[in-house]
Amino acid sequence: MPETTPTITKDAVFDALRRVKGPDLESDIVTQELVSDPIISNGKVIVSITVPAEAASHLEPLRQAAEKVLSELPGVERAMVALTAERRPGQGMAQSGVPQNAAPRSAPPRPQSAPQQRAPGQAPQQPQKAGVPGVKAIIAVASGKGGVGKSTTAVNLALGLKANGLKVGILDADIYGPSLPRLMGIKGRPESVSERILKPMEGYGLKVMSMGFLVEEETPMIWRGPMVMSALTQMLREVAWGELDALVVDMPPGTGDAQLTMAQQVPLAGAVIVSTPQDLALIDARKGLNMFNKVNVPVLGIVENMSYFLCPHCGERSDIFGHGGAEHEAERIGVPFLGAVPLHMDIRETSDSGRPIVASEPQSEHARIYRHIADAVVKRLNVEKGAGVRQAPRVVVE
Ligand SMILES: Nc1ncnc2c1ncn2[C@@H]1O[C@H](COP(=O)(O)OP(=O)(O)OP(=O)(O)O)[C@@H](O)[C@H]1O
Repeated sequence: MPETTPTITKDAVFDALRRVKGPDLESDIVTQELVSDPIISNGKVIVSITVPAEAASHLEPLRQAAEKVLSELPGVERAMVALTAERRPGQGMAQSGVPQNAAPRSAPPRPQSAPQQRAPGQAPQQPQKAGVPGVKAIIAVASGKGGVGKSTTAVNLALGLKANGLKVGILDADIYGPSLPRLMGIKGRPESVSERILKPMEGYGLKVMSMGFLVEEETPMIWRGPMVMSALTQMLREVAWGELDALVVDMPPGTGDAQLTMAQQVPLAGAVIVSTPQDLALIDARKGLNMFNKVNVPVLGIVENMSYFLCPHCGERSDIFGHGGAEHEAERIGVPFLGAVPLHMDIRETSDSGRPIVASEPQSEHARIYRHIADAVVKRLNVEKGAGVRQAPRVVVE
């Protein structure tokens, strides 16, 4: 092992991939402009390769070959290659009710993604990043680790955006452990509106989509990276979201490869990081920030959840976890602080019983806090994207 880790460059990645022949077996995948810009971070290299849909099911060896040449590069500890494919007309998740790769199969994965919108001669950079028609801004809600209240925050943020006058949808990207059906109290299966497009579910005025609506809870989820990506892009693009000012995406917890790939491939306008005040969670929140920085997604700010304890009986506030950690951290790293949500039984009970507090108790102090956070998110989005998102009318409930 060399003493200093060699730097991995984009050129080295492309050079290595020139050794892999494309699906036509004539020239290599780089010459054919099938390779996305690589994400290179801490010894990991992630790329996607665009392949024809009709050949996708046979191209697992190509994916493996690309991973092999990348993993042999000096300095690469882990290489991850995902196949993406243009879809043929008539292939879609509405046909089967589930994304095409939802069930584990013995056959190689058949990754699918959005149609490419590439001008002739243009390099295939981040191929899936075309926007979702009708959706003005996609906002990720992420956390560095599980259990910090990310999904509860995502749902109440979405409802806060709606309460502030926006048209809002929410997509559960936590494909391994979808929680939106429970948090939103929605059961049933989405209907199809056409051969390949599903109608989103609706709850509390939000359009909602989750893998939880499509796959039985007992179904084992032995997913592979490309399959997960495929399911996500299908939920993003093969759902009739209609006109939305904002689509909130509840990301899977953590900052691993899967999250990084998702952050890269979903056309995000910005990200909200949820953290608890404890030091450990904040270290994880920092990892979340770094992840979005790597893929050039603006971090709109940090929400401190379970920030302080409000006694349900006397209303007294106790800073049990040393409140203020996230705000201090946000200031230190130059990211806006969007607000602090207390640890409160009402938030837990409403969330766990499918009656999110912003909808079920709109006059409560907690609902007001979430609406303020939503307001701060919109302001930050407008700063980041110019006038891309309609400014919410101010709704102040005292
Ligand atoms: N501010 C809060 N006060 C009280 N309970 C809360 C608060 N926020 C979240 N919870 C509760 O904490 C638990 C975890 O919340 P949630 O499922 O939203 O977390 P998560 O970070 O999305 O978790 P996962 O890692 O499973 O995705 C739930 O029971 C939820 O009701």
